[in-house]
Amino acid sequence: VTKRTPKDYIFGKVIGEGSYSTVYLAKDIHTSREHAIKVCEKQQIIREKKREQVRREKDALNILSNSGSSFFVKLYCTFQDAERLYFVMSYAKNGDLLPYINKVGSFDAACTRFYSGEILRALEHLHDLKIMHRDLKPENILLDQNMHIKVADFGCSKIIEPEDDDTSSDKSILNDSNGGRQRSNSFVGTAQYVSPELLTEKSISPSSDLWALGCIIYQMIAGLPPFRSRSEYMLFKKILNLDYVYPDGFTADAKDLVQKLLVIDPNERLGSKDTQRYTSIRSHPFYDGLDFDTLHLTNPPPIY
Ligand SMILES: NC(=O)Nc1ccc2c(c1)=C(Cc1cc(-c3cccc(C(=O)NCCN4CCCCC4)c3)c[nH]1)C(=O)N=2
Repeated sequence: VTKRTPKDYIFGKVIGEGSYSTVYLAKDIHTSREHAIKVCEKQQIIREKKREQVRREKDALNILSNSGSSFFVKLYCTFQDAERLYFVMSYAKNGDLLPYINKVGSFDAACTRFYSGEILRALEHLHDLKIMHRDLKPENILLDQNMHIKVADFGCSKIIEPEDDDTSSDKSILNDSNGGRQRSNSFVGTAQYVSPELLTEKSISPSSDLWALGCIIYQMIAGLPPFRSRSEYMLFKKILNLDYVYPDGFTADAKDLVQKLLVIDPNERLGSKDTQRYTSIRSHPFYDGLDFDTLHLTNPPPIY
């Protein structure tokens, strides 16, 4: 297969921007298919010391693109020219989840169950492949033309190296010298959804994505994330003190589920001891009656 070049695409509007990348809507001139092409400026990557993150993103996307799950953006091909790197990915026609939450203010129970259920399925698949996202938030949950989710942006992801993990697909955190968590020397993620362990010990575990799931479920119901402050210092203090409240509109089941995910100790978070599937989250009363295994085959409930 001949390597693609930018000349194989008609570039359209900007559909996403990052510190070292811009995402364009583009059309493949040979297939007329629409794609999202993430363009990274090489100089910017070097200036922002993001080479490691770009490599991790490509590795994670390559693993996911061949893993058969529909819950992630697919990486079709990559190429480069003198100044830039190009990642050709799936185009999710309906953009990300955040404008939908903002537009309706609060999801009803059916929407919250459906969309948080699809995110949980995506996390089961991701963690079984030993990949942590580490920057899960509504802006990274995209919606395809049928309104099913596609998780995007693996720039902060981390692949747990096989030699680190002596148990197959065990979701409990890794056993090593410092009490069972791998140390990461870089703070990653977005402040409002970052887990306490990433703030303090800089340790990482799949359970950090479960904390972010708890924040997203809260936000689907409340319309805003649980921890908010104009100052990052105050925001981190609120996270570490579990300083959040439930506004009206939270059923007892929803409150109980969020409370069991927003737990300081990653070992004690609902699901952190599960293997293969997050059965202890699937079986929470909040999800009573939801068939997780056919979510991707059913019509999503309308968001209104
Ligand atoms: N950091 C990254 O890797 N980012 C990526 C990667 C892949 C990718 C990606 C980002 C995508 C982002 C994206 C953005 C958009 C988009 C941008 C601007 C407007 C719209 C839009 O209006 N969509 C219609 C849906 N609206 C949304 C708001 C409520 C009313 C209805 C979509 C569509 N897809 C995408 O489709 N594929």
